[in-house]
Amino acid sequence: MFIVFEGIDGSGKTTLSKLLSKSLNAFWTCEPTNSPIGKLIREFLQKKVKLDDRTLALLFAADRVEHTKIIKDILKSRDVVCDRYLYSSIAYQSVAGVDEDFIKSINRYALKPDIVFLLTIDVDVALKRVKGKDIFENKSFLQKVQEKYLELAEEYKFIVIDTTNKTIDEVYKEILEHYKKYSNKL
Ligand SMILES: Nc1ncnc2c1ncn2[C@@H]1O[C@H](COP(=O)(O)OP(=O)(O)OP(=O)(O)O)[C@@H](O)[C@H]1O
Ligand SMILES: Cc1cn([C@H]2C[C@H](O)[C@@H](COP(=O)(O)O)O2)c(=O)[nH]c1=O
Repeated sequence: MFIVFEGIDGSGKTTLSKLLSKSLNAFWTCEPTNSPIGKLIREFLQKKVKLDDRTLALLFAADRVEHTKIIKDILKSRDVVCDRYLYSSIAYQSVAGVDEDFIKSINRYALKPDIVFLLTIDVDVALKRVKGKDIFENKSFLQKVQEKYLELAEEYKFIVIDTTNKTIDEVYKEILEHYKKYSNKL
């Protein structure tokens, strides 16, 4: 099974995806990856290099092509839990002004996840958690990204978990309940 966690910066994806992956004995991975492409992306996110928004979209898509090959291989023997995937590109890069059809087109070889958990949160709370140092970590941008994610949730049938005022434990229990319901239907 291929499970993806999405949400704005500071929504709790890394924490919750790692918890789920541990209890499923799944392989945990994330995007951007630690590949040379992922490293260049991180330099952009940390404002160390400047790139056109379309170049950034292409870099995320290229990082994902390489990542998807690894994910497909691991899926032959194990479940995979991924912290961010294709929908991060559709949400963030489209809010940054890149044409959505272009983003979808350059990501056409991405895998379709079995489950996507979208963690939503009050943007001010999220920003306090992440300290707002990275390029996308500002209130008006993340507000728009969260709205875009909610549109995508309808289109792609994500499981939306509102994490506002919930402890990590409470959010995790909700995720496990959804996961159990989903896997019982298989
Ligand atoms: N429900 C929660 N209640 C309180 N603190 C939380 C909750 N979820 C996560 N945190 C804390 O918030 C911080 C950010 O969480 P985390 O790194 O999991 O978010 P993220 O969505 O992966 O962020 P980013 O996208 O920036 O990597 C961590 O210190 C984590 O312990
Ligand atoms: C995969 C992906 C990520 N992003 C953005 C979202 C975040 O601001 C950063 C990644 O930071 P994290 O703390 O490691 O989650 O990159 C994006 O804009 N597009 C993407 O495809």
